[in-house]
Amino acid sequence: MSAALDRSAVAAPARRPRIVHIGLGAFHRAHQAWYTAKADSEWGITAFTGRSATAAAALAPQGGLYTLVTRGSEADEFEVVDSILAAHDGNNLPLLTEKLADPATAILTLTITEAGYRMAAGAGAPRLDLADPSVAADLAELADAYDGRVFAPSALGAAQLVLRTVPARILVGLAARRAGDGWPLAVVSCDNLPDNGSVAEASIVALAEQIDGQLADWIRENVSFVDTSIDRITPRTTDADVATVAAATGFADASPVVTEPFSSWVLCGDFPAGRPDWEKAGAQFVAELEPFERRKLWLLNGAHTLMSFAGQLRGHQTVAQALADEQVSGWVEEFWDAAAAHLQEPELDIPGYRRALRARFGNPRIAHHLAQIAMDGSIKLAARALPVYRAERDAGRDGHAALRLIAAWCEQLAAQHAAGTPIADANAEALVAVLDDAALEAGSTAQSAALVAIIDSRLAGEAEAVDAITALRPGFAN
Ligand SMILES: NC(=O)c1ccc[n+]([C@@H]2O[C@H](COP(=O)([O-])OP(=O)(O)OC[C@H]3O[C@@H](n4cnc5c(N)ncnc54)[C@H](O)[C@@H]3O)[C@@H](O)[C@H]2O)c1
Ligand SMILES: O=P(O)(O)OC[C@@H](O)[C@@H](O)[C@H](O)[C@H](O)CO
Repeated sequence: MSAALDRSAVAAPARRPRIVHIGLGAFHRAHQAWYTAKADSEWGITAFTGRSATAAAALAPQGGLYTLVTRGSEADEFEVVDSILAAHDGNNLPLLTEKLADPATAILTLTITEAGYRMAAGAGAPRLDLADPSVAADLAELADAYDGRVFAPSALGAAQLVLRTVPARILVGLAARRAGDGWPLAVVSCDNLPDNGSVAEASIVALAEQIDGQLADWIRENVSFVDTSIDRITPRTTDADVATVAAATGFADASPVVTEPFSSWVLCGDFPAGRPDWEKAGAQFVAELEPFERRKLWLLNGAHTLMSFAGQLRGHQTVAQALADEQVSGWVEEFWDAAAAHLQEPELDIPGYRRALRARFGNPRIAHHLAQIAMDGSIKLAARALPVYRAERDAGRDGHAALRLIAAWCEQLAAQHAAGTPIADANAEALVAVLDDAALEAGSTAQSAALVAIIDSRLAGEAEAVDAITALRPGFAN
């Protein structure tokens, strides 16, 4: 029989809760929590889920401990990670507020997915989508609860303030911090989107502006929003992974995490209240993040996005299977060639990065499911296909390699809809409305334009691009 995981199983260093995390998914536990555990014996994490309470319910009985399985192409390595000190339901707003207001808290990290920031689609500076129904509902709740300094603590105690979005919950915590000791804080977004720190800032400050300009000013002056490029392929844990851990370690871990050996964390920004020595675990602090960010988002995430749609259309389930398909592999290389033409900084070592990516994607022992990666395509394509397309056009080329990502997305949506499979996308309602519209024939230019408009209205108005996308759409059949 397997033993329960408890803190007697680890060295139990004297960690103090100094980091709050929101979005207790697999990636946080393979990445930021692992860096913290490796780098420092004093910093600990109080983790909150992003939406449902499920991850906290699994982790809380284990005191936040879990097994990290590092899955190489030949074998697995197992370690118990001890940096998460407590795991809570993110809907517990009073507790989240208390932790964010606590002077001991120096850092808030986030992995809430791209959709979690509630940004409006389209080019230009990141902008909160004030028309999003959840944002609008939260703003109404916030306005009702605000007493000029904090969001009605008595109502909080009675759980009367129910907020749907993470930025709104953070705002409640920041107001309480300001009203208390007013100590500064670093907010570190670890989601795959360009300028992730600026996006987090734009989202939270825009909410604050709607409530109280002075609160918004306090946030601008006292909260540092750190930009990061984060990288470690971490698929969803399966029942087989749980069984593997029990057999190999003897621990009945209800919530292990499987990840790859490679890991990278590049950060740019200030930590006014201190931070762990994450460099000891390999993190890099740089003055300019953008080249690293573009390399990772375009080459890794762009290729993942392409494979997630094109691979599924060709009957594959995992990244490794898709890459083994010569046709898909050729499209990935073509997209990488287009992107690489705009990644010229020598320190980026694009040939080496591409070689390493091929090996990582091809790891036969990591089953990274294309359906998981394909989620929220309407939000991701704007940051992965569009910049490469625009750069190619500026260089006098047609940009078809980047448009292929969008064509594959249109086709995959149409195929899923025809099969009656629900569309896992934050804009699913708008996408389904287009796919249901009898006036927009399947595969037609008009349908492509209507789908593209959900990603980027400017691109939808460019006839040459929409025609090219429409022409590419039938090309994914096996
Ligand atoms: N898994 C990876 O390989 C990987 C690598 C690099 C970066 N990331 C980033 O981390 C994010 C999370 O990945 P994961 O593997 O942990 O996924 P996961 O499915 O295990 O966890 C997702 C987390 O985000 C929360 N969430 C989802 N949608 C949300 C929303 N609309 N608002 C608030 N919270 C929401 C969930 O509650 C959960 O806590 C990704 O979206 C990506 O931006 C993941
Ligand atoms: O949801 P996404 O597209 O942001 O991410 C899905 C995967 O591409 C992603 O999780 C990668 O595995 C990760 O970015 C590797 O570091």
